[in-house]
Amino acid sequence: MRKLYVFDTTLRDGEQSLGITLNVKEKLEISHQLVRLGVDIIEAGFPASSPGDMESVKTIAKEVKGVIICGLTRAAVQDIDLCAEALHNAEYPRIHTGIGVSPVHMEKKLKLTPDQVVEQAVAAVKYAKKYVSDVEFYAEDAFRSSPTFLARVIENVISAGATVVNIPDTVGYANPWEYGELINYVINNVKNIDRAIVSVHCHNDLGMATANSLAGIKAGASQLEGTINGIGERAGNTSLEEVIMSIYTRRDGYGVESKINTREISATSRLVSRITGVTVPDHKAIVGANAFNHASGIHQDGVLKDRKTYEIIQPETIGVPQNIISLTARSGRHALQHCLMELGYTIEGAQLDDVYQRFLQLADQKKEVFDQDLYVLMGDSGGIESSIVLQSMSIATNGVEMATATVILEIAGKTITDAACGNGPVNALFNTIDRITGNTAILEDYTLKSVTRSSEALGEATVKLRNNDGRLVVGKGFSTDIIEASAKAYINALDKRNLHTELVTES
Ligand SMILES: CC(=O)SCCNC(=O)CCNC(=O)[C@H](O)C(C)(C)COP(=O)(O)OP(=O)(O)OC[C@H]1O[C@@H](n2cnc3c(N)ncnc32)[C@H](O)[C@@H]1OP(=O)(O)O
Ligand SMILES: CC(C)C(=O)C(=O)O
Ligand SMILES: [Mg+2]
Repeated sequence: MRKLYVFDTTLRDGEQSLGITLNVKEKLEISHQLVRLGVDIIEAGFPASSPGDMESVKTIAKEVKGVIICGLTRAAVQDIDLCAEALHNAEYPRIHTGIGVSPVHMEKKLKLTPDQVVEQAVAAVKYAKKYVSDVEFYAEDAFRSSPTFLARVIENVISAGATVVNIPDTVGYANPWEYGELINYVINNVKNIDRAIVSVHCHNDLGMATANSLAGIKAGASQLEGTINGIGERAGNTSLEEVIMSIYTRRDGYGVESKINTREISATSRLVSRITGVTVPDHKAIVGANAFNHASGIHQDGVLKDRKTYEIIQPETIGVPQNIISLTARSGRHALQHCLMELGYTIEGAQLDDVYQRFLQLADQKKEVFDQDLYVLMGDSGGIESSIVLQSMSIATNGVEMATATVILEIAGKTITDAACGNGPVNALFNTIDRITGNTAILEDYTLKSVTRSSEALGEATVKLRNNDGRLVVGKGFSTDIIEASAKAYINALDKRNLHTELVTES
């Protein structure tokens, strides 16, 4: 197996996305996660671009160890000087320098002849080598260059000391077979290519960045460049997670292996999305919210019988706890029966048919049918007899930071009164209910929303409690008084939790 080096440029090319500018703290947080993910190289920024980016690269170089820290430059001494300064404290520093090699870049943008470009490329590599031994050269817009000229540039920069040669499809113009052929051409026509690592760097303008990167790797490239969630300028860069999981899933096809810890992929994707503010589409490959969510009956039935029917990746492999069966109007009896069983109901035959018909009527009106709806379907009273009844409650607040709640509950026919404080009315209320019921489940989420309009709007409170066994219980409560809705939701969750405990114990 050939070793595949993973070069993450989320903090440099990814950050070139419109609307993302990351500060030092944010870049550092992402860097630490990239180390957990197991990337080999972190391209931390472009130090010459701004004092802020200079500071970010400096800080990452100083604080993030065990991985190569790289900075980007133009083929220009002033950029290289600043980059070297930024990387001064890196354990393994790399300068990534380069220049445009396609006719349009040379003539129109740089206003240089091909000979001048070769000269400037070589000079930049030699200059960078004075500072660090590890110098990567990028031949910008390589795919739209002539292969013979590209080979000439690459041979010259390797002779000048480049340790890695990056062959970017800067504008995402290549087709996969063409990009593979170009990498193959470079490997077979650059005489000293054995002295450098060949790197693939693709963009997604035609939606082919993943396919092109894989074609380049298949053709012999040993370094993959890309970003988490595929973020980047215009249509973005190659999604690292897509290429990594393609190679993992189709190990037979590529002959390479990386040191990526795939179980960190989901956490890395979520962190990058949260910090950059770029939402991952639900249907995105590997890291989209629906990537392991089965929503139609035939698929759900198949997955319940054997996951392999519709899952080529086990969600756990990328750090997602489990797949999801979502009930919709496209679900069948098997999925409904499964979800009801998860809630503690065992039904089959005619009873299942009956519930299924009522389920379909409901599902046709709703996009998704949730556990709460299933409880109602099963008994119209929430499927559970409430063992805890809210008799009364009163809240006293000083209007600023302290509140006291007094609550009277009836539990199994016994009336219990207690009071507790909290940092607000809802917190005081939940603390009091905990004291009365002895609850130890953790409050994981609490939301409140209005479900009708007007001043008499009905408030809907939702409470999520995490049981000690790790299971999540959702409670809902409705009232025109939002504090009462909150109390009802909390009690509803406790009721369900108790019921669930009994069912689990019985089975
Ligand atoms: C494909 C890529 O992703 S390349 C990386 C893109 N990243 C960035 O652009 C980072 C952010 N950029 C910046 O902060 C600024 O553009 C800077 C600091 C790099 C340069 O700013 P300025 O000096 O004001 O120049 P400006 O950006 O307007 O123009 C770029 C200049 O660099 C030249 N240039 C572009 N690429 C290169 C290169 N690889 N090597 C040498 N010169 C280059 C251009 O020809 C132009 O030169 P000119 O002024 O002689 O016409
Ligand atoms: C600067 C280089 C590596 C680049 O990002 C590109 O050509 O796309
Ligand atoms: Mg790029």
